[in-house]
Amino acid sequence: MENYEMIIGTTDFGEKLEKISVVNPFTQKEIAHVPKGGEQEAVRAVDEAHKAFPEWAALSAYERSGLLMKWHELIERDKEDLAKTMTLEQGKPTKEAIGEIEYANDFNKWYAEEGKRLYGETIPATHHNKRMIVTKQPVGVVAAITPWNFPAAMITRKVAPAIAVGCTVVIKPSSQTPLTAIKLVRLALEAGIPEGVVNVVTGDSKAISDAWLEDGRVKKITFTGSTEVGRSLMKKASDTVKKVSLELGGLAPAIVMDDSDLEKAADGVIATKFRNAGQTCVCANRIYVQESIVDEFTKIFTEKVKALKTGDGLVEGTQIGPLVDEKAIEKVEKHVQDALGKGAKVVTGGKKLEGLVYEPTVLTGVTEEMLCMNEETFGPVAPISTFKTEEEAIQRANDTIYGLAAYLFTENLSRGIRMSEQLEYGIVGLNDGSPSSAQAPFGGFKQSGLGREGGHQGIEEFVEVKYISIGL
Ligand SMILES: NC(=O)C1=CN([C@@H]2O[C@H](COP(=O)(O)OP(=O)(O)OC[C@H]3O[C@@H](n4cnc5c(N)ncnc54)[C@H](O)[C@@H]3O)[C@@H](O)[C@H]2O)C=CC1
Ligand SMILES: O=C(O)[C@H](O)CS(=O)(=O)O
Repeated sequence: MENYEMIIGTTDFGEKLEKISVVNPFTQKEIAHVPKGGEQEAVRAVDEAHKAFPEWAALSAYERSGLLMKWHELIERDKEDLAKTMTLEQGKPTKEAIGEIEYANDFNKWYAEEGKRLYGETIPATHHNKRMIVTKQPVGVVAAITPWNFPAAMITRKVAPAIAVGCTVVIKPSSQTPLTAIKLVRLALEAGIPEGVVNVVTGDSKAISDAWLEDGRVKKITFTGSTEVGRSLMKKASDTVKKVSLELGGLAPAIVMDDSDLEKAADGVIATKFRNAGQTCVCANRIYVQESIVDEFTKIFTEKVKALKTGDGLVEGTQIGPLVDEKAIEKVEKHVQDALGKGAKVVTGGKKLEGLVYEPTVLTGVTEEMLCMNEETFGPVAPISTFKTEEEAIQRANDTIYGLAAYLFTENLSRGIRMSEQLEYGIVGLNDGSPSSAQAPFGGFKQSGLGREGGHQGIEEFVEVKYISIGL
């Protein structure tokens, strides 16, 4: 079994520590183990990042860009191996894992360029004997805490902008999917990104994050994961007034209007609902279909759902792999049973298959008091609820504490723009089930997060703005 160590400064670290098992969700077999680090390793990583910061920040944006692009090249070189590792530890089909590695690498390429466009400004002074300039400087050491569902993209979506502007980073990946993160940072070192610029600590998430939150040298926490954990990190970060970026949970509505192209709408809802077996924060969790077309839409949609191939993510052609663990299966089953108990009907699916795979499921007759309409299901279950009017659809879609992504299908452009503007979400897919991309800002309204990742906005999260007033 391959041995993985943490990367703190130089190379492998932590071989003497207790180990954490990394398990293949489909076979439930141990595939590797990583050290169970804690406070001491967390502090050591900040020591290394703090030490590396001055020299890394002193490089030009062009020098850092060149190293980011070398990292990009090595990730591209090892794409197949990285994808296989991701499938083994997280379960997503290898074809989807390849897609995630490419998406993750897009952030490296995008921020290798954005770092060169971090413009300042001059401001006309009131008095002739003054000059006013505004510059941007890297915040310093950044702590990144990432989830299991996108083991590569959630790493580079934070690390790429941070190091492009001159920050250094300490990362705590999910203990369920640490291997991809370790492999990515090994490649960063191979690319010539200096030791200490990017570090990976594996282990006790609470002990590690508490150490980083209490450490005055850590200037920024960037977190992707559940809203519950995000809230607790934000509270603790206030003790040292740390900058915080949060990408949290979502409860995405997908609205299908009576003037939509039903084939296009069904394809779009499939794309958002069943990506990563429904385990993304932007998956459609609630599907609202206008009453007059619900039977026709459900027929078209269900045929497509039935055609989805389930199984081991390593097997060619698999489209729906296993959920990440037993707890995830239990939550999905709880949502399905709750809906059935309150009057919903199963049109297809509704069963747990081998290897933690849950059958792609379509429910109809869904109503607002069901759990699947109020909690993230984080699984391949599509609950269909009907509505009468545009106003009702907007009101129900917005009636949640979440505001990450929403989807709307209509062929009427004015209606599409009007409704997109009324949806209280940071991301709207208008006739598009796959909006996420490196060049666009990703983030939520309300309790789905703070700040944006991706796009030119994503780089601003890692800089301080400095105003220099010059007396002549
Ligand atoms: N908005 C977004 O971009 C995303 C949101 N999510 C949300 O996260 C959840 C699923 O991902 P999970 O990894 O299970 O979320 P999670 O919040 O349990 O874990 C996320 C990360 O935080 C760490 N963590 C867990 N408890 C912690 C604590 N008390 N203190 C410090 N760190 C802690 C975990 O080890 C992991 O590295 C879902 O709610 C999903 O919607 C997940 C991915 C992306
Ligand atoms: O973790 C997630 O769910 C991702 O943020 C979704 S995406 O950026 O890959 O669309």
